[in-house]
Amino acid sequence: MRKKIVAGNWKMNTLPVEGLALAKDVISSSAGVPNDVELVVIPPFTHLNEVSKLASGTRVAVGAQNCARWEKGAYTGEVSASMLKALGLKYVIVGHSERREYFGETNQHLFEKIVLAHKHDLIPIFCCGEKLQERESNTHFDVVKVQVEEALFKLDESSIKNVVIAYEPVWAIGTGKTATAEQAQEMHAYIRKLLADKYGNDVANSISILYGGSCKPSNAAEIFAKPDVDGGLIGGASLVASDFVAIAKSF
Ligand SMILES: O=C(CO)COP(=O)(O)O
Repeated sequence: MRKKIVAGNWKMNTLPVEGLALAKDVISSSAGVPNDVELVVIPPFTHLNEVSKLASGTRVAVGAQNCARWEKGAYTGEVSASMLKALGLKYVIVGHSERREYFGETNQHLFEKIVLAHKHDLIPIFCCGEKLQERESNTHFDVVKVQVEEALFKLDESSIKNVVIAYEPVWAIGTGKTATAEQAQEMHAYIRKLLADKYGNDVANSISILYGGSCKPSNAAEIFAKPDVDGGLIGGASLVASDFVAIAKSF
């Protein structure tokens, strides 16, 4: 059965010392989280070495927010998948809508990143989701279909099984406007159907699909109760350890 995951994307927040304190808080308060829920913290690059050492041997896994689409070389400012793996990380976010929007990342770029993440034994958390205008014009299913097909469907069966998908409607990110549990379920079921049509039911049922967008302790339980929602990718609420852990306890 697929894994339940609650991952905290800290984005460009916290100084290293603050991030270390936050990670410590998450680790020390994680005891009541059900054993079958994996907790993941995803700090900025500058914190990863220290946070990874701190989390080593605990139940909290660590991920990065991005990786380069090149293996290595003259790409000033980039961080490679192999460097992340060398720090002991397990996950890397690929294709967050903020990366698509501000850094021009395309689905082809994201495919290249996923291939490199896999090559270096990292699990990509692939983000997809429509903008407000796309939902209002009722094209949200088409938009997500293209994102999933272009970035993921060149992967073979053994590779796709090693991808986590996060559905993050852009209109719900940082806005306080959460998708309803029904809207999340509807899109998650749609994504799983796309996967089933391409790779078969067994593969589709083995892939975790997380919801992201204004997820908080007050709404997590209702969203996580839906059959195709396997957890959350949490932004703002992951910056407060008690809120993040409370979300993970909502399962
Ligand atoms: O973008 C997100 C996680 O990657 C969601 O952010 P918020 O939880 O702050 O809406």
